[in-house]
Amino acid sequence: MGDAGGGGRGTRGSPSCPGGSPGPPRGVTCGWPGRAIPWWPPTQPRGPPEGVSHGQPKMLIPWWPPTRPQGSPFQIVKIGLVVPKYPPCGGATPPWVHKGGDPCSSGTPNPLQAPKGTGCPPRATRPRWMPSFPSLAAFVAPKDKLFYGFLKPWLGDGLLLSHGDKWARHRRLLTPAFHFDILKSYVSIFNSSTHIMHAKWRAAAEAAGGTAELNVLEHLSLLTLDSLQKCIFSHDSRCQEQPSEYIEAILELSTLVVRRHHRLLHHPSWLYRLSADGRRFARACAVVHDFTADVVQRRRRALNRLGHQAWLESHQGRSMDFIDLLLMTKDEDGNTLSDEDISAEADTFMFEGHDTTASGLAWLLYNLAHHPQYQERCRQEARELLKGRDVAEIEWDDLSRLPFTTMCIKESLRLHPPVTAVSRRCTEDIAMRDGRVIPKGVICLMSIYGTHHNPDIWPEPQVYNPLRFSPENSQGRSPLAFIPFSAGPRNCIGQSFAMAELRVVAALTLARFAVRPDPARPVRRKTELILRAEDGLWLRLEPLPEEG
Ligand code: HEM
Repeated sequence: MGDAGGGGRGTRGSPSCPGGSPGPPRGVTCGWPGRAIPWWPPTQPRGPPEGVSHGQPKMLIPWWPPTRPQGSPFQIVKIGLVVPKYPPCGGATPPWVHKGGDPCSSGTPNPLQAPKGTGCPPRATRPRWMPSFPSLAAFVAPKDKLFYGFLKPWLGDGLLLSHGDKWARHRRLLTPAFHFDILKSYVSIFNSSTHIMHAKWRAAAEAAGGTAELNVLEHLSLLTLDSLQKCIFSHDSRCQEQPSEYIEAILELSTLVVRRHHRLLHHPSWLYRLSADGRRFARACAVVHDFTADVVQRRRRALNRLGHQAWLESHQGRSMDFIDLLLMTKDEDGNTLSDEDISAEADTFMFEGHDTTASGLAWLLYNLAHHPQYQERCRQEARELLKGRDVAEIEWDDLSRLPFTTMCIKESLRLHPPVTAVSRRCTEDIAMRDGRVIPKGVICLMSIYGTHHNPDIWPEPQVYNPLRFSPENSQGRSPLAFIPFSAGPRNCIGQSFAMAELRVVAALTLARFAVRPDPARPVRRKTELILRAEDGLWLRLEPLPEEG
């Protein structure tokens, strides 16, 4: 989730570097080596509502300290939060006290010519960084503990948080579980979870006299949790219709992790454990772990009792879920995953797969609500596909027959990437292709949001224009210009799963509902572990008559 995998999810974009103006600029792009502190500011700065131009957002790095530092830039080091032992740009002066704007571009030695370890490392959103993006060894470097560490008690050593040989081995073992042949069988789950959500929407619309006003992010979050629980555990908790202890625990854990980032006193584990939040976190972790361990152990016992062949036959038409696949997987030496490993991976999929996909879907509906012409084109595409079918279901082979809807999804992931940044701790000096060096020890925040809003790559970046992703307009564009699922070997393993779910839910929803903005509830972006909206993402949903 990415920062999330959550992890390094920064905050709102900023217009510019500090320059000479007083006070903390929003989203400073050049706080290196002060680096991103995700728990600051305690409340999100209130930016303009969505759709209102706010200058050119450059990067999502929250800024520390709150007021301009007069002395050493390493105030934070004194309280033990920042590690870099790294000379600031141009020598003695902290990068943020340079006059005249971006210290990385003016008033300082050209970082391209700076000797190793003394230059100002570039920010990821700068055009000249782009060619270096793929070679950035930081993509395979370990996740830094500040961004991702709070997830550890929940996700353990799953794919998102593990590193080194363990990560490489698990990534190899898990990759086949995301093969198209496996994903095919999940499409019917995406359909059925969407039907359940739509039934709720219809009931809400009827109760409201025709149009429902809903916080779609909440509904979509339950939908994605529902479908993931079915795909991973073959378990139907009916969480979209009734409370589920397990699902509530996951939602609570996500909230608590975000809150811990914001509360400095909750950072040390021993203090957190003593706090009310820490105790709630421990309880919710126990609920999640007990559920996962129970499924894994029951399956393991059945597998041991029956043997592989009989166990497979005992599925009786039920397709393999992720737990089955992970129980069966073996590396080249015949080693399998332990129960603990499988549980960590399953918990990671639940975490990494639900909020991200829900955010992607919610922002897609938001963007289409504001662009009725594109919404109508998607609707025609979906209705054409479903015409004449007894059951209005999207099938696997249909997914490639939704080209315009796919363009709309991609443009939405560009404009509103669910994971806004990822971060890595550089374990060695990293030489960039252009000669600059990111010194060992630096925590490197790579802004997905900033990359997607770079006007040199995306003209008029604030404009929602799905035609950017037409085959002809995509020609020649660097694959690194569009990175909602990150890039390199540690990219999102679940991206095909997510894209399939996004297409099914989008096509069915637009075929059945007209989606409109809710003028009474302006939407403002808010970055937590994923890109959300302050006070929810409210839209108006009107059921459409069934097509004959
Ligand atoms: C729109 C939906 C999604 C988005 C935007 C997204 C985005 C990302 C990003 C940016 C990363 C890199 C995180 C980092 O390096 O810190 C990532 C990693 C990951 N994602 Fe996703 N993701 C999505 C859906 C999913 C789903 C559905 C699953 C699983 C079912 C999943 C599982 C994972 C895992 C396990 C990793 C860690 C991979 C590794 O480090 O090897 N994601 N995702």
